Amino acid sequence: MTQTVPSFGILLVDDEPAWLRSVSLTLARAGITNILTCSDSREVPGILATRKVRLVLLDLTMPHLPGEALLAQIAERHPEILTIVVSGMNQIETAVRCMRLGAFDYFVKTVEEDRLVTGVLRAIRVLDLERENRAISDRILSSELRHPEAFVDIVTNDRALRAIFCYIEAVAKSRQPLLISGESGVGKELVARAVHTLSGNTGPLVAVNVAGLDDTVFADTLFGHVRGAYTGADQARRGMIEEATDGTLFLDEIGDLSIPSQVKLLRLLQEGEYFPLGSDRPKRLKARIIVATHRDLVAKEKEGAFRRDLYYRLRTHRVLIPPLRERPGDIPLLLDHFLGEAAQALGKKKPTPPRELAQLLCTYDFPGNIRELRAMVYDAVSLHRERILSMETFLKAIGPAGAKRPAAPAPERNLFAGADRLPTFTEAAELLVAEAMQRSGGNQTIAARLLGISQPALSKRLKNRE
Ligand SMILES: Nc1ncnc2c1ncn2[C@@H]1O[C@H](COP(=O)(O)OP(=O)(O)OP(=O)(O)O)[C@@H](O)[C@H]1O
Repeated sequence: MTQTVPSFGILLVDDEPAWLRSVSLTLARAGITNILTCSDSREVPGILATRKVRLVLLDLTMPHLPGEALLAQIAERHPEILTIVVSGMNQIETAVRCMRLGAFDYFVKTVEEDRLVTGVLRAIRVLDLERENRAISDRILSSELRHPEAFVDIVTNDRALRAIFCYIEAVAKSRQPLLISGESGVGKELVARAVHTLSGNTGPLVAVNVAGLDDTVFADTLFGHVRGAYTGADQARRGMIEEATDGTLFLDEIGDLSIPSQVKLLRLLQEGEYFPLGSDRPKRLKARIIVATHRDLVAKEKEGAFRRDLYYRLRTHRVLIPPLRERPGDIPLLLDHFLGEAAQALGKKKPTPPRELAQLLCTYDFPGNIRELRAMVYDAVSLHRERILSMETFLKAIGPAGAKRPAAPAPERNLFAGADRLPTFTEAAELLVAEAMQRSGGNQTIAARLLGISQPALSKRLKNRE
């Protein structure tokens, strides 16, 4: 994959062959290669009818079929095509007329090449986003995964996460960045790997943790340097962007990036090129960029610690991975998965978990998410001797009842709506205790956790009932 080669054709129309040649070369230097040229404007309708063109760069002053007439015709017959007018006339009235006729942008031929390239890149981005938007709508309407094999490493049965997989399938081939948010240990890197697999990119996935990198180290790591760029730079070094050529560059902990490095990253995304340290020859970005963070970027942006323009650029495509406590249905699946994995890694037979273990784990809020659950299971399996796994390690790891439990969400419906008489406090407490004991299969430790009280307090209540 190349960052700027569009999947559609770009048609240049001008009666001057020299201009066609020069603009083709300028765009090719910027990595845009899917270009068609036409020096006779009368041929344009035929080309548009037969070739997959989505962007036209159009001169205004041409014999036979003048630019403005052609512009109006394209806007009417091919609303899916964007037209950029590139004219020799520096007249505001002409520009306004062209915009009214439906031009996407207007450039005067004497402008610097860079500005024209930026305008073309902007149009490509708009067209890409339109196409991706359509793909996302289609995928959301049909909730079947087309490539479930890309997600085999992500154990889940959660509906929210499976909807995220559908979205990921829709945006995996995009050239735009993808932002993956979610608490620490929820599986953001696994998701990035799935996107990379689905992208079909032939290059590698290169992961860089950018937390704590100072600005110079950040630039050196990403952009590389030429020999002699600074004292001690005895050898040239390829940056990670180059290592990820035709693949994916995964920047983890993006929320911890310093402001100067944020500026560099934004420029890279906007211009699609960068300079290795000590070099004045730009290199093209030829990797898809995926970023991840466990931070709240909106909050960071509000407090001035994250640039708004970069945030908006990064969030073009974004997913929020829900924490484990919001998908308790995954706990038994993950428990089983990690028991097998740990047993194999430690050369033991897979232990049988006690029936109540998954229930116990569902009472815990897992601040470290799946990584924490995995570590707990490995710990338990390494200490394990009997056939049935002991709950001791888990009980120790999750601490006393109620210690880490977040406030329970308010019930969505009024539980007492149909009751003529409200239960008294004592009656309600008894009902709750009975329900918790039933759900925990009679295990007081688990029932106490479900109720948010200590096990001795529950035991006392049970005794009082007898
Ligand atoms: N759904 C899952 N199924 C199986 N393993 C998972 C799942 N989610 C996470 N893991 C495992 O949990 C650990 C943490 O996952 P990962 O490194 O992807 O999290 P992260 O969100 O990127 O964390 P951080 O924010 O700390 O970088 C890894 O060992 C990963 O393989």
